[in-house]
Amino acid sequence: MSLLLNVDSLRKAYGQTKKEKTAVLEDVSFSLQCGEIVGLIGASGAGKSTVGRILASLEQQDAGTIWFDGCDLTDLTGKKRRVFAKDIQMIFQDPYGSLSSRMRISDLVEEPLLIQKSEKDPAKRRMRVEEALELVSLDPKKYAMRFPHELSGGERQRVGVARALVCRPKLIVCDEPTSMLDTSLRLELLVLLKKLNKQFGIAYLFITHDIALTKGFCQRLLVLYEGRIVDQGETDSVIEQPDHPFTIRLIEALKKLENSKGE
Ligand SMILES: Nc1ncnc2c1ncn2[C@@H]1O[C@H](COP(=O)(O)OP(=O)(O)OP(=O)(O)O)[C@@H](O)[C@H]1O
Repeated sequence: MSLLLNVDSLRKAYGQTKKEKTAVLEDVSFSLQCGEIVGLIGASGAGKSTVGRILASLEQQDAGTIWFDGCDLTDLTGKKRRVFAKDIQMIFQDPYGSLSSRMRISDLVEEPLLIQKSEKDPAKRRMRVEEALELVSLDPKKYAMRFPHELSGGERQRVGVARALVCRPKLIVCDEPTSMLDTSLRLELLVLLKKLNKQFGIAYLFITHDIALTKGFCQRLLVLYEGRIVDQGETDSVIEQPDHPFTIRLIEALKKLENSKGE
């Protein structure tokens, strides 16, 4: 495997004034190999989505460097940033809220290509849209002209995946994409993501609270706590032999949550 992403000393604070500013990410460093599936876990509010949004160019870090696929993204702006932004896509937790209700499915899947200006030919764009819909098992003939409210939750989440895929990314940040789906749909989405990982070698940074889910799905886990990655390693060893005191508490809490769900 070769290196795809290296994040070094990432910092981010929110707040308007210096006085109000609260640091969310203090010093986040980690790396990811081509085609690797890495889970990012941490308590609620730890900054997991913030890491994802920065990688997907939806937000800017305050400090730190991001090296991606042979290029230093840290200070890239404008067109150059867009070229790399298409290689890092994001799928979101909420299949209801993340799609505009007034757009048809074909337009929703085409939108990232228009934003990134990566395919100028309308006929080729249409082909890319159809290809992406087929990859997520949504028959374009049946679904392209529908609106999001005419789809089930699982189908809507697959539209989210198609929107990411249409850009042919090398990395997808998955921000709790299964948390609003029921168990069978959750499994269906994971099977789909795994298939795309195998077929195209797409790497995932998989943000989740669901420790059980990471076991069969993520090759490695990163644990975010107080603005830093405090633990990382192969999934089974992080879960079975956690190192950092916070990881021990987090794994215990998440296991308790899992057990209470099953009661
Ligand atoms: N745009 C923003 N302005 C101000 N504060 C923000 C903003 N976005 C996030 N935050 C704050 O930053 C912290 C980290 O948020 P983030 O969404 O990254 O956490 P998270 O680990 O993904 O949480 P969860 O697991 O609950 O989704 C939170 O305290 C949140 O309130």
